Amino acid sequence: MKKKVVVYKKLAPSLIAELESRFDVTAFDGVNDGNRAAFMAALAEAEGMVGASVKFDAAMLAKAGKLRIASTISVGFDTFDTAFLRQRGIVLTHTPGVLTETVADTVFALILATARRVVELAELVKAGRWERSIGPDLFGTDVHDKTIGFLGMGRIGAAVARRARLGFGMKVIYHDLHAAPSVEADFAAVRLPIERVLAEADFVCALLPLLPSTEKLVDAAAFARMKRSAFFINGSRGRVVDEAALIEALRAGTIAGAGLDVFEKEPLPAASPLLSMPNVVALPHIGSATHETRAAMAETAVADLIAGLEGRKPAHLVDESVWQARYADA
Ligand SMILES: O=C(O)C(=O)[C@@H](O)[C@H](O)[C@H](O)CO
Repeated sequence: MKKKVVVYKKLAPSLIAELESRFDVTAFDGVNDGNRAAFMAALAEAEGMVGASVKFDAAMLAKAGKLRIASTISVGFDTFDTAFLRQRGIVLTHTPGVLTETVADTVFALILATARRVVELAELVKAGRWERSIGPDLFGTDVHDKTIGFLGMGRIGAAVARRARLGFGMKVIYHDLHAAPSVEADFAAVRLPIERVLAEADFVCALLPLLPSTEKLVDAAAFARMKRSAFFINGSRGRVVDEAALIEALRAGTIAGAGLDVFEKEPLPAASPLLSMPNVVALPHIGSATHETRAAMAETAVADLIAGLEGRKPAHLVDESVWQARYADA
């Protein structure tokens, strides 16, 4: 009897075929009110699932009584109740690495677009309002040779630091619970307490996983430490920021602007004050959204799902101990 697998994100036909050649597959292009009941019915019988952008809390996971492995097509896994998964011995895999350079490109696009007012001025030209050569009221701010500060220095932080240092001659400072010796050696990065990163950076980049310890880490006190000429960039998760405090800091001119790819609530409500601020560049969570990278992410997740269901250790485990506890001697 073939193992049952649920797919909850649109996958390339070749990946579906690869799964169907091994498993009894039920595929959904996403989960919405229209198909939630069918999805939950399939999930109740599934030993494996693969997809993205669906929140799996304990209540939902409790209904997946046969589930052995979940593969998320994302590097972040804050949509899962990982404590519940560990308790039930359900293996979770994610897709680190394959998206690092693409997300780093997105973060740098936000830095350049925000500092040089690219969206605002492109809209001015598009609206036919370019009547004279641009004056100081529409000038931007240099990016090269400035100081970029990181809250979180993981794979994506390192890739942004490389672009900043080697491409733009920027001074790199960072705050992280762990030192990043290679970033320090290769890009002259300096590890500092968070207060100094906030106070000394011209661009503060949040590249943190969403954890209980990082929820609303960037709050009013953090914005108050930043230079009034500094920009806040978020390429990680909206909830690492107190968004109301960010809006107030922008309104009050406590900081100069913000480049955001992620928000407390996604999609960002059209009524958000952030959308009426000219010094805010807001993107629809496109960090990894290129054809090449999303394809690579899906391939990585499917490969890990297949490996796990066939008893081979997946390459991108979120929590190695769950695999060890359940399958190490299999
Ligand atoms: O990988 C992540 O953690 C992301 O945020 C994006 O690359 C995903 O596409 C997104 O999570 C899918 O919902």
